[in-house]
Amino acid sequence: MDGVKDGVMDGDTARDWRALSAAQQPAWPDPGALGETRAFLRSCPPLVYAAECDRLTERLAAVARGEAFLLQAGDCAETFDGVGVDQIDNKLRTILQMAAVLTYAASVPVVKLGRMAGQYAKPRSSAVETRDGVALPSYRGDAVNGLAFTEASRRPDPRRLRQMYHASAATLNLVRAFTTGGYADLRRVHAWNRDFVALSPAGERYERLAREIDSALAFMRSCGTLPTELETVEFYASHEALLLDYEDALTREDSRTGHLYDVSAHMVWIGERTRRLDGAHVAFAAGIRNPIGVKLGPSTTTDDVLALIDRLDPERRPGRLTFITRMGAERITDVLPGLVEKVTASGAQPVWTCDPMHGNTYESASGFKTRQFSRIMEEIKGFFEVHHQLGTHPGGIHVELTGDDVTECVGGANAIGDEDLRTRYETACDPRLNRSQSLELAFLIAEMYRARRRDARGSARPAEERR
Ligand SMILES: O=C[C@H](O)[C@H](O)COP(=O)(O)O
Ligand SMILES: C=C(OP(=O)(O)O)C(=O)O
Repeated sequence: MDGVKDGVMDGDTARDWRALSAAQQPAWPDPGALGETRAFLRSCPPLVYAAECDRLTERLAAVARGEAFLLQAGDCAETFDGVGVDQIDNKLRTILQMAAVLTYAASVPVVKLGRMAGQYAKPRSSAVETRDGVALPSYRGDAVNGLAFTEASRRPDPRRLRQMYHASAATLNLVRAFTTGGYADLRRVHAWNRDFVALSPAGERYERLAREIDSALAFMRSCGTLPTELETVEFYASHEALLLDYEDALTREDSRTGHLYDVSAHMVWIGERTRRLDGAHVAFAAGIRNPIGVKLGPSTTTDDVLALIDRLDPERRPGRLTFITRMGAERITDVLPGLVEKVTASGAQPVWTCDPMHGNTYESASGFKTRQFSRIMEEIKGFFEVHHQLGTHPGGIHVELTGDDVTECVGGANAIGDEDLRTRYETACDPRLNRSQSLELAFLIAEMYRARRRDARGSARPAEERR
């Protein structure tokens, strides 16, 4: 592989993290099978290349400077059964459609980063799930155990890590084919958006924006300057680096530089439940060169954030660190300003992005874990407001979505209600936006940009003109 030596991990950084406590790891029942799986993974070809990870770091540096926007999106928990052309195609299309709207609205390039091709492991609030008096290990993602509520299915099986590798490889292969083979041409993506606007109950509201994008594309075409880049899309893969046995076995030394890269994904992130400074996940991430995300929940302190920066990005490398805040609609405007102010004052310039999903989960009256579309939008608005007030860049959004027509989150233009949840509740873990809710979210963010521009123009006009 270009510049990367295979199978050299289990060196220094591996020793570093193994000495520390690793939260949320499965109780693998068979150490022999785990050892064999790790040996197999160490012999596998990388899923991504070090140079691609570096390119993503550069793109994220542009986001941190306010010159680009990050759209990170995909499943809560990918499943091995979900590795089908239609499901991957639908998800990818949805992300590309959102990106097209956001690019036009934000007037900057959108960095497209899937929660895809590796999002097979989940941290859980409880190690055990109880149903009708029967207690079994919680489902921790297809990489660990099965969703079916039986003893056999819920037993962690390290051989599943091989399947995780193969499912990730198959997904990435398809994504690469779709995004470079002409299928993702911007004109085609915009035509899909046109269909959405025509069919959505809120379509009229989005019609004007869709027409403006039509005109922009027509203008570029008539100038004869429609660049060939519109036919291909740069798309990156990310997942939570939760299962350290897997991530470590897929870490390789880049022979160009001697740096270690986790070649399971371009970017990996550390979750809210595993970001302890003295924990194994932070130590592992500190040892690799990929861009790193860290989830920040509402209990995050300024000291936590400053210490994470020192530990994960001591060189202050532009694009290295992305803070994914997930405060909840109620807390965002209280908690975020202090963190952003102190980080900015320290001279660090991470990417700030908003996960409006994880702080807004609740159980519906009908007994389903759900999220309300309006609360999701509220958190995004709060995030933008905080950054605008502080003069910092609201760098992006991080959302759980599917391209399928599920009913998992309530609200949106199709007014999914509590009683609708049972119709197509298909997630293996947390509730996702469906295709139409995802596109609506992108159009609503576009409206926020438009309103802000209008306000800025208004306040720039001389006072007598505004009167
Ligand atoms: O996606 C995030 C977590 O894995 C998920 O929210 C945990 O869900 P739980 O609280 O039902 O365990
Ligand atoms: C577990 C997740 O989120 P968090 O760590 O923010 O709870 C996730 O994004 O899948």
